[in-house]
Amino acid sequence: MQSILPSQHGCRSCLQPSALRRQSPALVAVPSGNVASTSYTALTATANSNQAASSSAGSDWSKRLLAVANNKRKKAGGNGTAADIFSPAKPSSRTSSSSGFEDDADNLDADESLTSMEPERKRIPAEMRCFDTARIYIKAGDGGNGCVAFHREKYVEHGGPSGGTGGRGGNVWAVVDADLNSLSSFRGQVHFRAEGGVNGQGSNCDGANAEDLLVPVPAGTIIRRKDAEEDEPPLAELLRPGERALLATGGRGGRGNFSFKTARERAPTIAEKGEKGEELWVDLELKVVADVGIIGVPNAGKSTLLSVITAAKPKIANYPFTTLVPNLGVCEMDYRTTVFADVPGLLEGAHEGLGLGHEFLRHVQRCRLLVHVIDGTSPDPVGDFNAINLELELFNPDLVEKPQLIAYNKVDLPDSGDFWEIVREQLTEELGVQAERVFPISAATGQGVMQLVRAVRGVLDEMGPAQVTYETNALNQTSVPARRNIRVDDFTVSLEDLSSSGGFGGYGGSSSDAPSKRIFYVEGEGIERFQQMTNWDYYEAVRRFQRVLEVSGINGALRAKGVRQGDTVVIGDMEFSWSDDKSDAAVYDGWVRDMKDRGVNRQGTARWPRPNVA
Ligand SMILES: Nc1nc2c(ncn2[C@@H]2O[C@H](COP(=O)(O)OP(=O)(O)OP(=O)(O)O)[C@@H](O)[C@H]2O)c(=O)[nH]1
Ligand SMILES: [Mg+2]
Repeated sequence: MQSILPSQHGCRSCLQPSALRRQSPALVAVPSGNVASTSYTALTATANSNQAASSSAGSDWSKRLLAVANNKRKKAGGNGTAADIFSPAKPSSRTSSSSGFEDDADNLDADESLTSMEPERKRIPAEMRCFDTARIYIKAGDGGNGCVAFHREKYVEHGGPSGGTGGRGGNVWAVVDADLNSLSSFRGQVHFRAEGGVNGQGSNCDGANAEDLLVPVPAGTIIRRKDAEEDEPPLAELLRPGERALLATGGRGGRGNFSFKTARERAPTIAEKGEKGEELWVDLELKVVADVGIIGVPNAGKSTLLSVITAAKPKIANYPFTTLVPNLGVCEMDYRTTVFADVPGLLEGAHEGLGLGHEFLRHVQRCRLLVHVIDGTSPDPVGDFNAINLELELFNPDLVEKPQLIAYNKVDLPDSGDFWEIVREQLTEELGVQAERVFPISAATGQGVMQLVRAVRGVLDEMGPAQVTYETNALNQTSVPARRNIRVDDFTVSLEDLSSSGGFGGYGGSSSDAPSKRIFYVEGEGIERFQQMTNWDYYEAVRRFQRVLEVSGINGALRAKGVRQGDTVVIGDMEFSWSDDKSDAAVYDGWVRDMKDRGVNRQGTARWPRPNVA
């Protein structure tokens, strides 16, 4: 039997070609952003044809709003770049990070996916980007190592093996925290690592399992693997308070030498290392869960309305785009609870990136009802109304299908109140809006607000109890899966021949002193895990590894590929060199050399379990 030995040139982290190979598909993975931009183009075409039909006054109003907003922001000490926020986003080949903080966090491998993120997100203020998307790193705990120990007791000459098994590493869960309503907490913490299991100890003491790590997220969060394929289901979609889903499973503990005791081998000097816990980067996306969405043009009084019907304290100011981040508020009336979401203002042309764009509309996608606030002081309230509905349709036709209540706001001002009758007539007679769905209100004075909220409740009641509907086919794993039986004989072998390109002698010079330029990669989940859990400090573990290579057919496959003395074989994160010498002595010599290279002293005592071979 031939054998492969740990390479003299160093094992472990010195060279990790197989790790690089595994990552290479990730570099070419196309993030879902591309899909979004495809449909975006299609929608733009529709928009242009429809827009001709919509009111032209709307665009004048939009321009006026932009001018006001820019002036206000400049006066407030803006550095002049604030104006950029309100101009349409220009597609750019290189976008900045999607959530404002992940550049630092993931500068190693995030760049590829960032370049293809939707260009329109680039101009969205950082506050808003951090609110509804985040990218975090999660790492489940590693299993504790198994222990090699032998029972020691007075008058018990040859105590049996008593090394305990390591504890299980902690799992990572995402859990809905009802108090959260944004992902902004992930701005401060990007890395989440669960504890590792405790190592096994002598006297048959197994290591303790580690605590699971809970990552709190707001209701409405969808979690995907960073490099997920297009059709891959998300890891989780969490909607209800307290709902949880498993994101990463902790590694199992390595077995101690007590577990390796058999009738034939009664004093095994072998133990496993703990299994590594899963680690991955995940993308979080938040779609706020609320019963009612408050929409309308900027400065219409949406936040003011939210502040009077709920205890929420959104920022209110007399200029457009005061609200950059959706606000949630809970309205308690007649012992009923209704959650309202106030989103930023929409402009005609939002689908082209004007204003804050219309991406934030996804936060009203889950709402069952919309309250459309019209600014009564606008030069063309009905034009605004039409333009906003068109934007809704362009974003998602389902949004226009949602029942709408219309709040004609600011009737306390003559500019608005005087035109109420005219606007009501236009809405009901020309646009066919039901009269009982239009309300003259003044959010500032509270006039008509009660009637509006009662009507909201009435429509919600008519619609029946709220159904929490999942939008995706997320895995939402609620229990830790039983250990999968991964087969070690399920592997692939590939060869990378560098000898021809480097001008090295190659096959002809089969001298074992010359460094090999042929690298064989053995890839397979089972064998890689086995390699990772093998504790190379023990000779018996090395023997066991050799046996597994033989019986799993890996040695055979390597021979079939033409492996030769001195060739490099990479398994998992270790590099070995192939030796045609199959004797135990050769394996042992190789192990001793490896131990010396690593500066590890040989384990065990001279007397028990057996005298060490010199
Ligand atoms: N007189 C009067 N002013 C109002 C009324 N409602 C809102 N306002 C004022 O209108 C201005 C804009 O109000 P906001 O609530 O910030 O408007 P918004 O729709 O949330 O605006 P954005 O967040 O920028 O889209 C503020 O100065 C409010 O005080 C109202 O009923 N009457
Ligand atoms: Mg607002």
